Amino acid sequence: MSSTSFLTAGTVGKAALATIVGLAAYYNDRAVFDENRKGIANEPGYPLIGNLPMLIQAKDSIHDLMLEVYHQRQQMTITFSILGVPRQILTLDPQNVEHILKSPEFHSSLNDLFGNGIFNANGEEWKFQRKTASIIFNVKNFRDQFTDVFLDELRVMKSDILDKAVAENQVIDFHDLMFKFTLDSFILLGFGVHLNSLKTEGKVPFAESFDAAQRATFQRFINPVWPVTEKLQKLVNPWTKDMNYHLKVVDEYARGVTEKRRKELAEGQVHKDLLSRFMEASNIHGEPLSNTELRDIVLNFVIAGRDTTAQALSWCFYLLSQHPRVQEKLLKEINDFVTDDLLEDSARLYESIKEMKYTHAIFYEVLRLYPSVPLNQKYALKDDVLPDGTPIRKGDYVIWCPYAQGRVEAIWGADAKQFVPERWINENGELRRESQGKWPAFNAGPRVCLGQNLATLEAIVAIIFLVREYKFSLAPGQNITYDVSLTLPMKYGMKMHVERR
Ligand code: HEM
Repeated sequence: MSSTSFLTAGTVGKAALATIVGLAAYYNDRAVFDENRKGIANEPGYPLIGNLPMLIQAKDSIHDLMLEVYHQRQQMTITFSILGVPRQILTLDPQNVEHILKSPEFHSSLNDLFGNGIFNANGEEWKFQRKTASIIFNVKNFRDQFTDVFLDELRVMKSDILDKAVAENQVIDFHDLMFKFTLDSFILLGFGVHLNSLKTEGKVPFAESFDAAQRATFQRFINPVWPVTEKLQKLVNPWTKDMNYHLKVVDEYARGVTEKRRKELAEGQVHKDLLSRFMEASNIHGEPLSNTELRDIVLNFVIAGRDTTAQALSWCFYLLSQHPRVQEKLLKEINDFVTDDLLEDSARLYESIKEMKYTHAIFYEVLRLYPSVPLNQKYALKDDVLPDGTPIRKGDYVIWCPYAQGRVEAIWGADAKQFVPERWINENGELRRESQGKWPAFNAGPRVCLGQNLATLEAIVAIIFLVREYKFSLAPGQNITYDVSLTLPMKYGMKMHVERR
């Protein structure tokens, strides 16, 4: 290289350095080219990269980070500036959350995740799916069909797993058990077939692939270079079952069930599950739904219901094991309302459940502290102002965090971090209704969870059945904590001892 090119390279290098130093001095607390927003608390970060290190550092406890930021700043609405990411605005203010959930000007950002099912659908397609599915979530089905499905699966859990664990003094993985229970129940409600994962040691192939595909989907969601990472994994270990393999297993299962059902319906058989309901309906173009459309629709319901309900039940039994006072009070309510013969008569059981206020209160309190969807976001389709006066610009991402919100004293009182189901019961002994902005566990507005009543019924039937028969206690030496995901799984599962009452 000649001395002139050395000089040129040196000059360019110095100029670049000077530019970076200049930019770092100007953008000294935020991502480069971001402006500090007026009318909102800006969370200070590092020069040029903003709050990126804070997020990376807290990647395993992101929901607690949201709470910590609130405690440090004492502000319900805060904005983050992160290099390479659109503007993020976190709000824990119930009025803001309600506004975001109910306003059509904010759109879901989860769109790539769930094929062509209800989560992904918008406009007329969404209305069609929501309306068709709503038909099966009626009182008659709840009373006459769903309660029976849950009880049947609980009986399998009792005979095949729990009684054996008691007899052999084995420790069970309660979290895993709840996932099997809700998977079997929702496959039965959705597709009308028995998956029998509760009866199978280890995982049935459908469940293994369904779980692996969900995990890979989440990894793709958080890892922008997933095509490279997945190819590398395949190179390092060519025998790894990849996403394509797992999708094929799930697809073949759903396709097999669908084709069998088409034949049965053609022969005049009557089925009441979600699959048959959608098979009998025409799509928005007036045509019957294809097998792929049916697969996406029904699997979306399984995805929506399985993990969320299994996690809520797991956190519920964790909290009960830590709060004997609550467990005693619960057992008393169960014994007051539920007799052996009631468990054989699901219509009467369903009526009694409606009266069991304390059991409902426990379920709501569990979801306040451990909401199955702990963190969520939407982006603004146009400029807006939140109820607390925060200005929002088109393209901003607004984040709300039910996990953090449930633990804020200014919202729930001095005992916000404690497990106190009594807060859900008013002075007349009735269940207290909180606004959806204050308790957004099931979302709000037009896209409120369609399965709220079903999830509540399944959880309460399971709580009644299990607490009546067994005493569960936490095996010592475990770290019970969450894994960061779209929902709130337990990171290392939950091992429990089980005894008969
Ligand atoms: C404890 C259990 C559950 C919780 C905490 C829960 C929570 C939620 C939340 C927060 C959303 C909004 C997600 C978003 O748009 O970002 C949602 C949507 C939805 N949930 Fe649930 N869910 C539960 C159980 C169920 C069950 C059992 C079903 C049905 C089998 C179900 C069906 C749905 C459907 C279909 C949607 C999409 C609604 C739409 O976009 O119109 N969920 N749920």
